[in-house]
Amino acid sequence: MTDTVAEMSQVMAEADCLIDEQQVQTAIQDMADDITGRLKDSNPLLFCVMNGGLIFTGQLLPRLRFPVQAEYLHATRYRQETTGGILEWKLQPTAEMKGRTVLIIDDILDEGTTLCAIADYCRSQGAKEVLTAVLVDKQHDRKAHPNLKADFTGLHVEDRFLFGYGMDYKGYWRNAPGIYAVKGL
Ligand SMILES: O=P(O)(O)OC[C@H]1O[C@H](OP(=O)(O)OP(=O)(O)O)[C@H](O)[C@@H]1O
Ligand code: HPA
Repeated sequence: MTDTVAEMSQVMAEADCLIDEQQVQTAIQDMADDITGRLKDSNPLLFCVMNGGLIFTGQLLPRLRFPVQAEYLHATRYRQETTGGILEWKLQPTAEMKGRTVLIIDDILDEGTTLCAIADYCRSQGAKEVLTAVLVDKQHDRKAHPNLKADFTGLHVEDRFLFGYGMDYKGYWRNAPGIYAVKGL
């Protein structure tokens, strides 16, 4: 356990800070303004994608200026790894979404497999419209579909393994107050 803490302290000491806290806060405020403008009259149902979406959702919601119904779901495919595998549903949403506008909120669109699967599920449950919001879009050409984009994106970040603002490295540093890249990854 102590070894792990030492390793994780070293990871932070050697990491590159790509986006600082102030820049992230500005991006979240801009997204909140966009989402409010687009969805304030739609009575959307919001889903936080656990675990990574927790911090972003927690900071976004108080900035939305309309009555919000918020729920959560949990789908995961990276676990303790730096490459994604098969998507595992840990908690499928139970809220009734038939005929609703749904907004899925997550920390990162990397390859996009996770968001596509969640959006497909919501459509299969009768959602009228499924929109997505991500704090970070990682820039590379490995997306699940060419030109895959979220409907609302905060920041475009280079193709490194990231942590902070909900994103973890081996389960740690979701709490890092900025967007960091692991040394060498
Ligand atoms: O676009 P993709 O390549 O599918 O990757 C993005 C997903 O990966 C991370 O979740 P992860 O599987 O690590 O689960 P966790 O949030 O519970 O750690 C992240 O929070 C996104 O949900
Ligand atoms: O770069 C990443 N960091 C943390 N979690 C992730 N899930 C997908 N990509 C990433």
